[in-house]
This record gives sequence, C-alpha cells and structure tokens, in this order.
Amino acid sequence: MHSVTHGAFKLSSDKNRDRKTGNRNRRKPEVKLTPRSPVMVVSQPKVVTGDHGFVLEDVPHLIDYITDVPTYPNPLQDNPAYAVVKQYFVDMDDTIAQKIVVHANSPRGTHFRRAGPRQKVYFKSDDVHACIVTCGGLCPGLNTVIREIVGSLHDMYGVKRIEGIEGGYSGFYSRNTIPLTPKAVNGIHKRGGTIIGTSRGGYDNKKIVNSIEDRGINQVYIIGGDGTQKGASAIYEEVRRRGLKVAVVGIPKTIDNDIPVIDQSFGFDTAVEEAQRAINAAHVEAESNENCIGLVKLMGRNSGFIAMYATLASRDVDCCLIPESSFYLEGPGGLFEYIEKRIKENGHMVIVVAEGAGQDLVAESLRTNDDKDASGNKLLNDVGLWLSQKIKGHFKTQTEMEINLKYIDPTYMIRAVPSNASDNVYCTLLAQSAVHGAMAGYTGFTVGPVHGRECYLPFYRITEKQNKVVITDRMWARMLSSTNQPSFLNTKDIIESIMDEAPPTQLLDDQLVDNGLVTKETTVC
Ligand SMILES: Nc1ncnc2c1ncn2[C@@H]1O[C@H](COP(=O)(O)OP(=O)(O)O)[C@@H](O)[C@H]1O
Ligand SMILES: O=P(O)(O)OC[C@H]1O[C@](O)(COP(=O)(O)O)[C@@H](O)[C@@H]1O
Ligand SMILES: [Mg+2]
Repeated sequence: MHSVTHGAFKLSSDKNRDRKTGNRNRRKPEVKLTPRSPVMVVSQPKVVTGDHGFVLEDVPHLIDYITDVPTYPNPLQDNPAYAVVKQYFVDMDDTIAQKIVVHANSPRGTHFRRAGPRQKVYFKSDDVHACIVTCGGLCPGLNTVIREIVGSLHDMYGVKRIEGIEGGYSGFYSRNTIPLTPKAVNGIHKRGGTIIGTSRGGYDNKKIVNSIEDRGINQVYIIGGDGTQKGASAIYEEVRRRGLKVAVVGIPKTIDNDIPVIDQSFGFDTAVEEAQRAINAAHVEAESNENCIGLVKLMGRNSGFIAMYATLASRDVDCCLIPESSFYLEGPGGLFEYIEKRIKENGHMVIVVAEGAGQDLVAESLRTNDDKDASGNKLLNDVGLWLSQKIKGHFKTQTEMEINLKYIDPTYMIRAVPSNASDNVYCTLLAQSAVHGAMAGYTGFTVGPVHGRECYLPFYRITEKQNKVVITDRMWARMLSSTNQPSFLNTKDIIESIMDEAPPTQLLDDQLVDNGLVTKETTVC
C-alpha cells in the first residue's frame, strides 16, 4: 500500500486490494464497454483516510494526470450577486458524510467531496468550450438542467462557447452540434423532453473522444442514467489515457430513481406527482362502477420507487406491486384472494403495478421475450395488460362475482411532462454544482445530493449497483400498512433482500479496518 498526503488527508491506494471487502484481486471499479470498444486501463479510486475511521471517496482532478495546469482566480469573487454570501467558496477540506445515523462509538465512515465553487479555477473563461449531451429515456427536468448549465457557465463564469450534442452519444460523431446560448435556452424548463434530443445505443468510446478532441471541447456535461454514466466513466478514462485537459462530468438522470448513493434523482418528484392523476382517475372509475378494479401501470424497470411513493401519497391504492417484491396470483395469501376480499368489503379497489413487477410470472405464461433495446436493456412484457387479462379470466371462470376492470397505462405521459417547481430548483443546484466542479478542475465525477448537500461522487459509486426498494425496510412496511395488502413474502425473499441490500457504510469501525477499506494510519494536518 502506498500513501500520499492530500490536503488534510492521506490518500491510500492498494491496486491489488478490493476497496470494500479488503480481499485481494477481487474487485475493481467496473467500466463495462461495448463489444466494439477495446480493453481500457481503469484508473484507481482515490480513497483518502483520516482520523477515527474517516474515509473520503474522492473524485479525480486534472492535476492527477496533467502537470503544470495554470490556475486563475474564480471570476465569481467579482460577481455582485454572490459577493454578499459569507464564505461563498467551499473549503478544500469540506466533505459530506454518507451515513448520518451514528452511535457514540461509530467510526466517521465514508464521505464525499462537497460540491460548490472553489477559490481557484483551472480554466480561463475565454478558453472554455463546453458541450452538453442527454442520453437514455426521457425524464422531467432534462431541459431545466440544460438551461441551468448554460446559465451557470455564461452568467457565473463568462463562458461563451457552449454546444448541445444532438440525439445522445451517437450525436458526437454523426450529427451537427446545436449552439446553446442563454437566449436559446430561455424558457425551455417549461417544456418536457430535451431540446437537444436523446437516444439509446450508439455508444462508441473512441469515436466520441475523437470528436471531443477534434472539436477542441474541454468540458463535457453528460446527462443520463446508469448506462449513460458507465459510458461517461469510460469517456473519462479514455480522455485521461490521451492526457487531454477535458473535464468529464456526469449528471445522473433516472425517472425510476434507481441510482444509488444520491438522495433521489431529478424528475422523480414530478413523476410521483403526475402519477397521482392516473391513480385518481383509476379511483374515480373504480368507485363509480360496480365491483370495479382500477389498474394503473407506472414506470419502474428494476426499481419500484415511483409505484411505492405514488401509492403512499395517494392513499386510494389497495395494492402496489413492484419488481423487488415477488407476488403470486392463486391460492391462500395470493393476489386473487385479496382482490375478492377487497371487492366484497368495499365494492371497488385500485391496484398500482410497476412495469418491472412480476416479469417472471408474465414470462411463464407468455412467450419468453429476450429482446433488448439499442442500449442492451431487456425489453419488458406488458405486466399491466397481462394482469388485466389474468384477473378478468379468474373472476369469469373461478368465481360467481362479475367484475369491471379499467386499465390505465400513463407511463409515457408521466415521463413527458415538464418538471415541477421542486424538481426545477433541484435541477438548478445540480447544474450549478456540475459547472463549479468542472471549472475547479475536477473530472471523472458525477454530481448529486447526499443528505441534502450537493457532492462530487466518483462514477463507480453510482454505477456499481442499482438503487432498489428494500422490502425489509420501514418505507415498504409503511406502504404495506397503508394498503393492507398481503406482503407475499417468504423467508427466502427476506434473506435475499437483507443479503442484497446491506450498505457498506453499516460496517463497524473494526470491520472497515479488517476488510482493508481503511488503514489505521492517520495523517498529521
Ligand atoms: N455499459 C455501458 N458502457 C458504455 N455505454 C453504455 C453502457 N450502457 C449504456 N450505454 C450507453 O448509454 C446511453 C444510454 O443508456 P440507456 O441504458 O439507454 O439509458 P440510461 O443511461 O438512462 O440508463 C446509450 O447511448 C448506451 O449505448
Ligand atoms: O421505451 P423507452 O423509451 O426505451 O424507455 C422505457 C424505459 O425508460 C425508463 O423510463 C427509464 O429508463 P432509463 O433510466 O434507462 O432511461 C424506464 O422506466 C422504462 O422502462
Ligand atoms: Mg437505465
């Protein structure tokens, strides 16, 4: 293990040791490449340690691989709007704790670098040539993030050259760019979608970095979900391998809220709010018709957050089905039994199903579908349609009860709306933090709030796993108690859920040390 000092901390890096388990040669931050991309050397995580089990999972900086990068005073110091803020610039040693529920003897645990403007910047305003790209599925707030990146670069740092890459990653090498000026982006936050377009697939690492190099771009803002961030990480690695002075910044986007570590993703709040309209409609239909079931399908490929939060918010939902919690239809404790009971008691019911729920059951009765989208994401069977048919079939053939079923699929309508007020504010903070980070010379990072504070996170922290609803957690229990639905849980599900979800920060101090995640060395400030 070798260590170097970095600010007030000590930077430890053991190339052969797994950062989390401490086992040798078992785990390295994963950068998956498309088959066409050649194997690439992945830079080591910057893990910094301090007193009392303090660990900083730091992000790369241009000076990590380029020597003699000149610095300049931050132009914000002359900005009248910010001059009044007491201590506007972020202290170099400010970090944010990942875990805030602690005991008296808890180690200080994992921290992330606090986002925000720094005293020194590593780009002269006139030299900045920035670009923005949006990739993957739509999400409310994309236009707000674009608008606010342009605004922050222009108004705070006096940057004039900002371009939009058209139509996602492939736009880097197959399309013209779109000039983005404050005037061009004025008012776009009131529109859904993305003014620069998006796409799945088309990721070609070498061609993208060639395009960045050829165009003389030196700040790249990449807005997208888990797939996009894996691509962004590989772009950063290639930029670094070529020794380019280019800041590569990710801004996590996912309507499904499936990105880990950050509090929540932009657009999620809007999606939950918009889902209420569909649930209300289902409830009105269900209440007004005899023995009626209102069934609503919501987005959530692998994570059921939208369904869970929309259910909790609405209070009209009798059953919520999500990918993380398997369910079954027939027999005691099954869905059909519960529906019969609710209809007999209430005369109506509302079911919310996330699109990724029950895919194993659907695959059993439909032709197995192994199709993938252009990005390699598995295409899902329509669980809403399948469930409608199953419920109708059951009541027709197995019971005396006649039921009505109204199926509502608002999925794309929810995704296409503009972001609400709270998401707009959130997107503004994300964009400003991203710009401050790039101007300060940080690179190879993504930005997001951890316990309400904007942080710079290394790419691997948000791509190594997906954020999922923990069905042994209090939130799911709150949801179950609000609907009174069966839990459909068996012991195996509970054990699997606990094994999957135990976060590394729950480790105790000694375990952290034993596992080689931190060293016992401390640094003299
Ligand atoms: N493992 C990966 N490595 C590099 N690029 C990827 C990877 N996965 C997806 N991409 C690219 O990222 C973009 C968006 O990915 P996608 O999965 O469709 O959406 P999202 O980023 O929202 O999850 C696509 O252009 C896709 O080709
Ligand atoms: O039909 P499309 O546009 O490919 O996307 C549908 C998928 O996109 C999502 O809205 C978001 O997925 P991404 O975060 O991967 O973009 C999923 O909820 C949904 O399954
Ligand atoms: Mg995705």
